[in-house]
Amino acid sequence: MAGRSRKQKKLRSSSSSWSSESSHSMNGLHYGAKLPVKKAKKEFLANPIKGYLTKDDTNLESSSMGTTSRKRNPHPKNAKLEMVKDEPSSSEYNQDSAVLSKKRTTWGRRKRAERGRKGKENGPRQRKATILSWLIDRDVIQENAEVYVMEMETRKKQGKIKKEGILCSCCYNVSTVAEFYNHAGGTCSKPYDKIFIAETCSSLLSLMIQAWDLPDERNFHRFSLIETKDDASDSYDDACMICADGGNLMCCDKCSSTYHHKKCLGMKDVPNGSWYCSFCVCKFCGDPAYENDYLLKCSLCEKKYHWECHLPREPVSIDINNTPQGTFCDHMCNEIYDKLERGIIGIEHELDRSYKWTLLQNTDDGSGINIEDHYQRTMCHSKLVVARRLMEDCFEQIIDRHTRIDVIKSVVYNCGSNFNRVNFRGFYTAILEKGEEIISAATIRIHGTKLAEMPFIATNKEYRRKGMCRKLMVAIESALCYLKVEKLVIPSVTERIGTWIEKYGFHLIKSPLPKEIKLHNTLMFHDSKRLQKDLLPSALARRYRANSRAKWGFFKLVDHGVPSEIDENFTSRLHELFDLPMEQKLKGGKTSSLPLGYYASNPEYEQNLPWAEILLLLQSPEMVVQFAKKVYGDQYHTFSNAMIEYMKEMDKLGMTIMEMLAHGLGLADDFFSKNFEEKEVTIFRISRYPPCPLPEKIVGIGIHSDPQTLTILYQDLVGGLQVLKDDKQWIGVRPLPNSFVINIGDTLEAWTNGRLKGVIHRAVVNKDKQRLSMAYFMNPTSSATIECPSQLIDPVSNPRKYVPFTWAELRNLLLTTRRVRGKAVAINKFLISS
Ligand SMILES: O=C(O)CCC(=O)C(=O)O
Ligand SMILES: [Fe+2]
Repeated sequence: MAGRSRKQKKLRSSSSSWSSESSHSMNGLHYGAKLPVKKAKKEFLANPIKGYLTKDDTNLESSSMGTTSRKRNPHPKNAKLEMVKDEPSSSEYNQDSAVLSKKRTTWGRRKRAERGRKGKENGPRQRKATILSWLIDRDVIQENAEVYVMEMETRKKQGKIKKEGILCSCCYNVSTVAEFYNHAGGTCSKPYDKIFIAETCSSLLSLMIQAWDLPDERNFHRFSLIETKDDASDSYDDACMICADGGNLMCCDKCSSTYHHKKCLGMKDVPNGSWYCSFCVCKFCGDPAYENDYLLKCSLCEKKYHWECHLPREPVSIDINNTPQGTFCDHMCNEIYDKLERGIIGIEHELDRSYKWTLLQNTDDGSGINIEDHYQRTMCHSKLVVARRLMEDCFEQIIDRHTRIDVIKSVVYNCGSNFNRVNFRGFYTAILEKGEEIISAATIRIHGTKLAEMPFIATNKEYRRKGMCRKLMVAIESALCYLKVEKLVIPSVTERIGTWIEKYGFHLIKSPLPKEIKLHNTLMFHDSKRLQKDLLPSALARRYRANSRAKWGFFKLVDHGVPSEIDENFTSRLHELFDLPMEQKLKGGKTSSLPLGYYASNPEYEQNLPWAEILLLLQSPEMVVQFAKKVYGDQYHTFSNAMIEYMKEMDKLGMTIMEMLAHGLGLADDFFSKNFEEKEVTIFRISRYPPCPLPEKIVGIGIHSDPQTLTILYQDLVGGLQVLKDDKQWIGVRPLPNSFVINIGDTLEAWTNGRLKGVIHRAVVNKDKQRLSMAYFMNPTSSATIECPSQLIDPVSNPRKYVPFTWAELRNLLLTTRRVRGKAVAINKFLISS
């Protein structure tokens, strides 16, 4: 590079070329060895750029292939920075998006791609994703090999190995390894160590270790060393670390990383002096390591730091009896690592209906989390192989164009590399299992508390469209919340973006890119878009504050985490209920002694006759079952199960919102939520408003505010809810699919001394359409004291307005007092001025 100006030295014009100019090697593969263009093209076509896809549930499946043009830049060395805009995109990966799509480039042969896709979609059934199936495929075990259980030094049950499990010789049932072992009276928790092949007397566990160690398997687990040969003319990466696209790239003065300085880093110009990327500088002071010092690397987020810069921030006490496992840049990374190591990695977490999920990591070369237990480590590695095979069955191969690294394998086995962009250290693989079969798998990496990424998620073909992907997503998201990770980012091809947004609550990341993305190494594909989801109440709270409607006393919640199937199922059950003959509905009708149940009009509000059928119940599974039995007799389960499931979700969501509001107000996260113990007094009101011949004369529900703390309101897409703005104007709250409207109630207004405002609202009816709404009212515990914390009081601008009162006191008053212009006067009794 000698002789080039400073600016030129920093810039690298990357082509989309698969025939590179420099030569590197990695695990025996050559990175950009000097190949004549023709030869390189031949080699390239022998490893065609393949699309990849997973056909997942909830519409996350492949559509037609896209094409991307790739042009070589004929004069890379002379390229000017200004050319960036006009440069055709070039992808570093031979693929297009991390998640859920299949595309190919014009370089490949379209027909071949088409065949490839069909092969995956309609071709042979997916391999059974079990450990036994893997061992059989690798010839480590023969299918039908005789096995026996060894317990207390005696041989117990015998059986035969099958891909699905073990065929018992006494009952001829095929069961999982664990079930077979239990069936034989086994008592320990390590069945794979207690079942032996009759012919060789080897335990299944020892064969799993053997298979993991087979040379061609072991090869995949290695660190990917990308060597720069002496005659290398250019040892820099050809794709931007942030967007994975090529073009004119600014090079780091220390490592091989390159960036679009304007588009991706938001820099106006290339700096004149030396410039170091975020992987080469201390995360605290921003300086690189100079001659006589070095940077430590955080074992969790892989950020580098000077020991001295870290010290004053994080006073550490060293326990000499307990040598720390890793070095951490801050206590949050340390905490995440500890939680992962102690309670998450390699541990099966039970979910409903015999599903379980586990987070796995390759711990082999000391890079992953340490799993001390030998059995657990072997299980973890074996399941990783099975998950890798499942991913390979769902996606086509992704070979990194420059380093020739197999991306899926390297991500699943968290292989490190000296080349930052293909350094996949820190990845985990989350799996969803039913019995011992892996159904879905996703790869995730946690970059400290700010960010986690999930580039791949795949579901076994046989289980698609059954909500499996969602099940795994829910488990991953709860684990990330437990680890206090704020955001999850994913790359997505354009066709899938809608699904991620509508069904999974993600939103598009717009430029300028958030700092966390610029600072961390997140796997990206050149023509994908990044989406993100806020996971924690704190992150939600920021969005809430940003929502200007909040000052009107309500907001719409989209990233709520309530699976859409749950409300879809429950609303269908409700329509079935309301469609029943009146006679049958009235079997569950409210009575004068029990004012809960079904009724057909609501005379509580103002003069206009409300136009609704209502079901009013409490958050009490017993009461729901009692009601359903009255209406449906023996066939009550379908209704009561759906309602109980929905109410549980509402309770969970309510707590999260309470935490989010407390956080947003600067209070302890549990300030409100700890006061909601008496779940069974929570009121749940469902209204179905029939089409109304005189919609301008009759309301569905009259003008009112909700007296409780807040209401989680589901409304279908018909629309009819209106809120009163500035005490004078009714504004319709437009329904959004898969969202809730959160109404602030009078009690929360008092609790926050008016910082949160209760909203006056009503529901109008429609001439042609019926409308369904469900209001879940968050009632505090009877004895909860409603007293605004002093942090929210300002003696001058916001003096205390209410004396402390209990929810029970207000509730009793509500029964006996009236409303004035929709507001319950009951709460005014606690106003200090009165
Ligand atoms: O139907 C609606 O949208 C409003 C229902 C409501 O406000 C309530 O039940 O309190
Ligand atoms: Fe209401």
